[in-house]
Amino acid sequence: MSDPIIRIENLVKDYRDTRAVDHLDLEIEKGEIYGLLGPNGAGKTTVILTLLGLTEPTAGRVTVKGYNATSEPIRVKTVTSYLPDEVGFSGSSTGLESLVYTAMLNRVPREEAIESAKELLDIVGLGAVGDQKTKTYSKGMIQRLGLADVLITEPEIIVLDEPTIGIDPKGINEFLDMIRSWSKEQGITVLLCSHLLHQVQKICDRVGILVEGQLLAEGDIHELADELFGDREASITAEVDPVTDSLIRELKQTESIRTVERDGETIRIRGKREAAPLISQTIVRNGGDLYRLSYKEYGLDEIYQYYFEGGGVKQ
Ligand SMILES: Nc1ncnc2c1ncn2[C@@H]1O[C@H](COP(=O)(O)OP(=O)(O)OP(=O)(O)O)[C@@H](O)[C@H]1O
Repeated sequence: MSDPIIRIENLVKDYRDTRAVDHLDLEIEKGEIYGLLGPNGAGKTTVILTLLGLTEPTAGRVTVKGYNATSEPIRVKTVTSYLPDEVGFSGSSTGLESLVYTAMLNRVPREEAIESAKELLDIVGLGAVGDQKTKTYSKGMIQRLGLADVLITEPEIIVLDEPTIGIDPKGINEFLDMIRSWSKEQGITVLLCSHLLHQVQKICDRVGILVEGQLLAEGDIHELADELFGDREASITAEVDPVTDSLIRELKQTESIRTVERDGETIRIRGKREAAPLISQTIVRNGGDLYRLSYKEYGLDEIYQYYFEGGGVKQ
């Protein structure tokens, strides 16, 4: 595997008596979309600020494409673009003017800047309103313009802090799809920080769960679910016609099954994960037609509940 494009090593950040980041190790590969997921106050913004060289670590080290974020922040800035949770544009400029301004600040000649700005406005769905002043834009439109503003500098890495706050649900999906397809087409690395797990799940290749400055778990959603719930019982529901006494009896006698409940043509079963194929075989052997077999997989909702809603820190 190549060197990670973002490497956070043993990062500690204290604000007076608050430890915002607590011995954090994190690596992100080039082209990866990494979701840093954590409740308010978990330390996500502090990680971002350190990565951008905007705050100094108390201990540890962050490198971005090999540049030390603390001693070489300008170099980090040449490869990274940041979309904060509150994007600000001069309300008296149009969307197009705002993008051209950013591009020219990055030494892009005016004509080229106008061309790229128009292209990006189309991509983020603002092509028709590029000549309107940004003070007429909705929050969702401002966020889209923010994304275009981030992309116009042609960064290798984009860092997004709660990027969907204030966007309506339909707009959120479009916005996230846009980030994902842009990242995958252009090979751009994305670090997305959020407390909204469904959004993180939607676009991220890998997720890290940050609570009280510590990374409690990391992986893709299936790995996280496995790590947390792999040895738990599965919940399986079968819809069968007919449900006979002999079928119920046989299911109850199956070793990997703990409980069997009958409710009309529905059978609810709790047991080990590997019980599912045995259940369908047993139903067919007993002359039943199997209309539906559903298997409850543990996913992000359970992960979220486990960590953020009372499950607490995993030991
Ligand atoms: N400048 C600061 N001075 C003192 N304490 C701070 C400062 N910035 C952050 N903190 C504290 O550090 C901890 C982590 O904050 P941080 O903003 O990094 O978390 P976060 O996960 O981004 O949360 P949020 O989503 O609410 O912004 C919190 O307890 C916060 O109160």
